[in-house]
Amino acid sequence: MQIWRAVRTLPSWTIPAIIGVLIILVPFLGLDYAQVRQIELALVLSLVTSGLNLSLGYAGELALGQAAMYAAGAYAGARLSVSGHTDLLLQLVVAAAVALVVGLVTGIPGLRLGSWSLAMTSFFLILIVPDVLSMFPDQTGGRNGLVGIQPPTVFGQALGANGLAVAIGVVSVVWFWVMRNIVTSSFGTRFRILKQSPVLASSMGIPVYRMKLLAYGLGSIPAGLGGALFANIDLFVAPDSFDFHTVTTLLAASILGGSTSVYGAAVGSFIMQFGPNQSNAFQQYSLIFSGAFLLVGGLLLKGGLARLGKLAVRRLDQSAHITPPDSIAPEVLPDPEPVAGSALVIEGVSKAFGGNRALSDVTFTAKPGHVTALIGPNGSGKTTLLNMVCGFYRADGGTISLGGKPLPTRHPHEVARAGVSRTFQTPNIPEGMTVLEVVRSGRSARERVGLVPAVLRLPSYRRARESDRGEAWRLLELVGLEGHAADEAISLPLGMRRLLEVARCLASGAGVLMLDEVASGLDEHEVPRLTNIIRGIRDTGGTIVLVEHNFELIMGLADEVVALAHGQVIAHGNPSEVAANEQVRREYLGAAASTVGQA
Ligand SMILES: Nc1ncnc2c1ncn2[C@@H]1O[C@H](COP(=O)(O)OP(=O)(O)OP(=O)(O)O)[C@@H](O)[C@H]1O
Repeated sequence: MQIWRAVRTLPSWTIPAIIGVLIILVPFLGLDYAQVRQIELALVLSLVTSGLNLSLGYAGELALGQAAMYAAGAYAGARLSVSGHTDLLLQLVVAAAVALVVGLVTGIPGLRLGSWSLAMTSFFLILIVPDVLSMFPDQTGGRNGLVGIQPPTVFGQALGANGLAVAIGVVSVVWFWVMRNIVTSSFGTRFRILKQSPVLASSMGIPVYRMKLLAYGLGSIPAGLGGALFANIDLFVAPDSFDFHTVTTLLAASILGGSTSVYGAAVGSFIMQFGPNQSNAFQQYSLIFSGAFLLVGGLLLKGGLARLGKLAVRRLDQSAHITPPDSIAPEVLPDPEPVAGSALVIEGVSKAFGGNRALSDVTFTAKPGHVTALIGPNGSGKTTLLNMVCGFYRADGGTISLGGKPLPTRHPHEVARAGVSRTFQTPNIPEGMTVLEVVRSGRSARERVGLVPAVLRLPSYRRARESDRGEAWRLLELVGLEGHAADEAISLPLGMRRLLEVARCLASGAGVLMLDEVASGLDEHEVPRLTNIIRGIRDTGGTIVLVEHNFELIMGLADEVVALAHGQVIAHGNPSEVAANEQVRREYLGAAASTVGQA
């Protein structure tokens, strides 16, 4: 255990850095030519697989186009070399750009159409690669492959066999460093939220289409780099290096190593390259073998080998009593920022689903510094109204405005960015995130740091990360979850997950909070805490819309109550007025009316 404790005191990059140095020094480790070539091919496979992990594993896009981008990179590099441009740096830049273009050209329509479209377009892209290549035999060598690739150079100097191996090692190490920095930044968090639920992502201010395209586009870059390097290993490229066998190998490597993992891509790729790819029988029955690997990785080994590794680290940490970094509070917590609410004006809003009129001519205003409760029996239209404010449904008639301006209704993420945040009737918490990460992810709507500062870990990125961490801790303390900061969020009990959603909403800094049945499932200690939090937000000027069935809570907390039935406003006023309303008592309070009336 002492050795483990010593290992854990090292910075987290130490072990990857040591492995990275060994990879760069491969040609000097006394291995023979065949072994070095296998390692080079495994590194190329790792690069392409890591792109798949980014788009499939992290962002959850079922897209297999990596093999086509790999082909695009390989032929771009090979063509440059054949025409006398042997500089490897130039080839890498051009190959990455060409792969990116192929990724964007297929990704834009595929992602725009949504659903299975990207899976289908990328699948057909792979099927047509050999045909496209054979359509231009003069440039690609057709089905026989392209010969005449010259040995690579860098700045006019021949690289030689060792130089190429070092170059492949350097490119792989640099890319894996970039990839690690992407997925551990808020971009990685946003990809994972997107994978969990596009509805959650957009309600947090994350532009779904743009983020999906970013993941797909970024994933094409290592595929292009891998392609250019591959062309320089054997100085030959042919269409059968990019066929369905390659796709299944990539998928198997991704799932076996762990598709939601940075280094899992390399582990899976090395296993595939040094195991099945060595065997002639595998080459012959590749689909069957890769299918078996997919089953092992997907069914028996959920999360792949990377998950086993993470579990082992967690066990060792527990045995050695090592405190998880997420459970250490910052020394200084920021002061609470006032919540700047705006008036949310709903005017004559109607919505029908087919013949079912969910909302008819609904009008009310949720004022800043007020709690406006929305009550009504099941099916009266409360959640539909929330979804319309948040931009998920278009109104058939009427207007919704915030602070005097119409709410942007084209994309739900724009509503979130305009300052509206919500919780869900069933808490929507992504898998695989700690409680602290979930609260921090609430800052997505006010993201200030771009991809380049995040990848390069520039001071602006570090400052934003520290401030997000401080704010997330403050909010965890506010909702009483600071003792669970490092726990897996999804495994918290229902009441705590509801409070966690409230903290995530508050992290967004939104002026309007829409809380959907937030008190249901809370215990007798959590309800008063929630009540105090809501009062606190109201008192600093926040606009709160509370959809609730707990009438006692409404009586104690709401400034105004809007009662809906059959999609229409049947009463509107202060809590006692609405509770005394005859129609409300009949339609909603029912048997409980007499009790409420006496209270
Ligand atoms: N996407 C949809 N497609 C078709 N009908 C829908 C859709 N969403 C809601 N409805 C219908 O609209 C009406 C209002 O539903 P809504 O979920 O808004 O009610 P609610 O007041 O939130 O109910 P609850 O308290 O049970 O959540 C219901 O008749 C429901 O069946």
